[in-house]
Amino acid sequence: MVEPANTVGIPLNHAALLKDELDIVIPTIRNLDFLEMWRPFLQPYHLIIVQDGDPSKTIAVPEGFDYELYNRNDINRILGPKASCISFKDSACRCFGYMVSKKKYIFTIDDDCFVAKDPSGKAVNALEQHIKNLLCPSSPFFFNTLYDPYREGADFVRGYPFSLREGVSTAVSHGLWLNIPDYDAPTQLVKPKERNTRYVDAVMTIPKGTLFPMCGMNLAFDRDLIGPAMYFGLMGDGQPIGRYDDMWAGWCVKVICDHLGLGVKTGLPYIYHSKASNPFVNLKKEYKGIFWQEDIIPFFQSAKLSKEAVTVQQCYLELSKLVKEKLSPIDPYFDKLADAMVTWIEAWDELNPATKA
Ligand SMILES: O=c1ccn([C@@H]2O[C@H](COP(=O)(O)OP(=O)(O)O[C@H]3OC[C@H](O)[C@H](O)[C@H]3O)[C@@H](O)[C@H]2O)c(=O)[nH]1
Ligand SMILES: [Mn+2]
Repeated sequence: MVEPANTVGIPLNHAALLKDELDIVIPTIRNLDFLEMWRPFLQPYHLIIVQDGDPSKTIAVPEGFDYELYNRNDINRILGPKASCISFKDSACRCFGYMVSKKKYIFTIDDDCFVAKDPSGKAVNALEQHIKNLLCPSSPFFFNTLYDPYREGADFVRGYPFSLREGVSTAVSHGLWLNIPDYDAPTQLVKPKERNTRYVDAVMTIPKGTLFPMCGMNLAFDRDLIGPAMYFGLMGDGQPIGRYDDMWAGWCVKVICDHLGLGVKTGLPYIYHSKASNPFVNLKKEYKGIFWQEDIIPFFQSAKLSKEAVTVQQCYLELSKLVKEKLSPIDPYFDKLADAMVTWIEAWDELNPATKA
């Protein structure tokens, strides 16, 4: 049986790393009491809360946290017609927080994710581990069998080319989950009682040319390196699928990271995911995605970006053209999604003029 950590009595982390260079983005439809458990680790940081659903509802934020909160009215006011690219009634709305942030780093976490315990029983400061992952290089061009070579007590193994040991900048740190794993609805239905109790003490770079299913539950990234590609695709209200927002972003991000020579890591840190969402509701949301992805994955595996695409925005706009050309025949949704990808970049550049290509 795995349990969340008890963080009562842990002193506030006054020496919080990157305190003024990192925003924490939380999509929510609930009160944010879960922050109480994270207080020692997260209170020094600025929160960007993206309130989904009914904007007239008041979201309670525990005392002492520094935050800005955006509801649907705010998103519409700030983006005007471009707000159409931000999902409604789906956690995909969180990407609005990435866009309005002015910081170099983002950590995004769901409001049903708590502090995990490592095998020694120690509370896991997930944000601290994400920061370590992001500040350390990645090794996407050759797999190190002793996992993260830059970690204390590890290194590159024999046979690892010295020419590759400098590594590349890390754009994404993808954390994992104890207790409720991020399973798709069919798996949830078949294994309703399965809990993840396995704490694997490893961080790995996902090799170049390999895609992965990115979960937005416990995720950090370098906004300057890859922010414009972190569009959580059109889901929720009025859309034919849900729960593929982070997956879509992850596939676009990985193709672009591979093209630009950036690294994506997965593994530590773990959070404790407390709530299984309803598998039947999830099945309805995921249904089309489950068979569309059999075409989507080969599309991303074969997607080629031009050598002229040297910024994330240029890569992303090339990807959106390929989506329109190659995926729209599957369903008109992809035509709409390709357009939304362009709108996202326009909105991003409008709110972040300095990053315009
Ligand atoms: O309409 C909504 C529903 C939820 N949220 C917020 O999104 C976070 C995730 O919601 P929840 O924990 O209820 O769903 P899960 O099934 O566990 O979410 C996983 O799968 C879907 C996504 O990929 C998500 O990232 C995964 O964690 C939570 O903070 C809700 O408050 C929302 O904003 N709008
Ligand atoms: Mn959840």
